[in-house]
Amino acid sequence: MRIEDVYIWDINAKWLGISPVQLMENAGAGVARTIEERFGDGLKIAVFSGTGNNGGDGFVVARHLSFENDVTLFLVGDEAKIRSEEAKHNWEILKGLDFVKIQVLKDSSYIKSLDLSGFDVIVDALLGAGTRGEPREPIRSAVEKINEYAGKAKIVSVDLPSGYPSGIRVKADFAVTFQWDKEEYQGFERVIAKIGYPRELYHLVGPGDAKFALRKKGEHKGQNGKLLVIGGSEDYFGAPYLAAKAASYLVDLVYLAMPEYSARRIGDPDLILRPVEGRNFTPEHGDRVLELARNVDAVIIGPGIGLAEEAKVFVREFVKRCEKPLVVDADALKALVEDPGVLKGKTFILTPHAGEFRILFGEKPEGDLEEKAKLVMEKAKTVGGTILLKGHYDIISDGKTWRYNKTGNRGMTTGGTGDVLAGIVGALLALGNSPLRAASVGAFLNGLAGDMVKEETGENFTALEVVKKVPKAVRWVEEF
Ligand SMILES: NC(=O)C1=CN([C@@H]2O[C@H](COP(=O)(O)OP(=O)(O)OC[C@H]3O[C@@H](n4cnc5c(N)ncnc54)[C@H](O)[C@@H]3O)[C@@H](O)[C@H]2O)[C@H](O)CC1
Ligand SMILES: [K+]
Repeated sequence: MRIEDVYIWDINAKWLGISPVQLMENAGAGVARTIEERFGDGLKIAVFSGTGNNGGDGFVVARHLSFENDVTLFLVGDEAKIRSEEAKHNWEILKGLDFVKIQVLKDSSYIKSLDLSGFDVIVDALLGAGTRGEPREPIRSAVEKINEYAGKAKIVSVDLPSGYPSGIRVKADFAVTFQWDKEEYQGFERVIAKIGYPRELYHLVGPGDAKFALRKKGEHKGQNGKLLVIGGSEDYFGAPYLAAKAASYLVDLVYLAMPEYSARRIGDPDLILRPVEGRNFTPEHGDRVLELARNVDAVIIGPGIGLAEEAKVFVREFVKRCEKPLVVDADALKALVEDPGVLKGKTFILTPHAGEFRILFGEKPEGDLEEKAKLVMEKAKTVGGTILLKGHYDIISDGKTWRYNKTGNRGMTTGGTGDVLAGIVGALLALGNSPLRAASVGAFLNGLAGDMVKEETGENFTALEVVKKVPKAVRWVEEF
């Protein structure tokens, strides 16, 4: 687990109704319990808090320990700078208490002159996971002050020794870090305190994942993704259109390669049409379409491409030669059944529903969520790519881990929503996301857009209406 995961988990926890105040309470309580277990009670304790959430944890620690200890809270910095609602909430509680002494320290020279002798335990809640660079004043003086007492008082850091990873950091006896150890944390002793995340958070896709997947990459045209959609046939033109249109809300440029016969019916200025001759894709189109793929960040192949023999051969040859991250959807999946070997060494996402999954892998996903997930994970590992199994709960795996998505509703059984999903997933891939994240967040956004349509119109809607809600779904995520 990395620090980034913590921010994602906290947002997803909030989505599940677990408020940041609850998490902070559990974090502070965990630190206080650890201190009591190690050092007993009846002690004189100093808690140093900064104005971020690490400091907020410190406010909770001070309150919990005040029950059976003599506690002084030093706020280092300006009270007005206490940022988050949860930290403010705990600060207000603390200010109303008579048995916790509070001192606000804004002035570095005053901090340098502090005398901390007599304190048995010093709790360091100055800076946590939000630290950037070396500690600045007046935090820096507080770090140096605490370090004067290393070896004399017990020093316990909240989450990490303040100042870490820079060299100017608190010399802690140990740190109490939350829920799980972080990959970034090294070179100091850590105790883990659980803070009340349910197991769902390992697997459930939520707005936290989506926020990270949607981060803008640059300010110039083309820096925020270029995508090629390959699809359509004599039988279908709507499917590749839906995929391309959905993607066009998320990336800078969408190219749509289609047989000329069906491309004629599309006149959408948001998309760049790249027709190929004839009624279906054939192996002769390979060079031209590969040329188009060279110019983009990711490729979707399959929506509406049909099951004509020549189209299937085209799909296999294209996939074999394509160097870009790929989403393989719909009939293109069936084309691969005859030679899945063409996927070898590629970066790709397969997006089957249960029926296509069975045709591809010879097994039907059955049983409860974990049983199905195990099967998806096993098959993803075998093919060496990412699988997004569409269903009531979508299940996504890259062969190493698995996620599931719960957004969406019964109305989404309408034709074309799978194409919309492929479009969103392809766009997220073109934005530079890992296949696992692109597929997970794609399922989440597609379902969310569908839920927004349902809220307005009920369960009888069409795929194009889902497409049109994509920007609203994105805004919801950004504002969450
Ligand atoms: N899920 C969890 O693990 C939870 C952890 N909690 C605690 O929250 C902190 C992270 O909080 P955050 O507010 O993001 O960051 P900080 O407290 O580290 O403070 C950022 C604060 O400090 C300023 N700042 C940044 N760098 C410096 C610097 N070099 N010098 C001076 N000041 C700096 C910045 O401007 C911000 O204002 C985590 O560590 C946990 O302790 C939650 O309470 C529960 C969930
Ligand atoms: K700290």
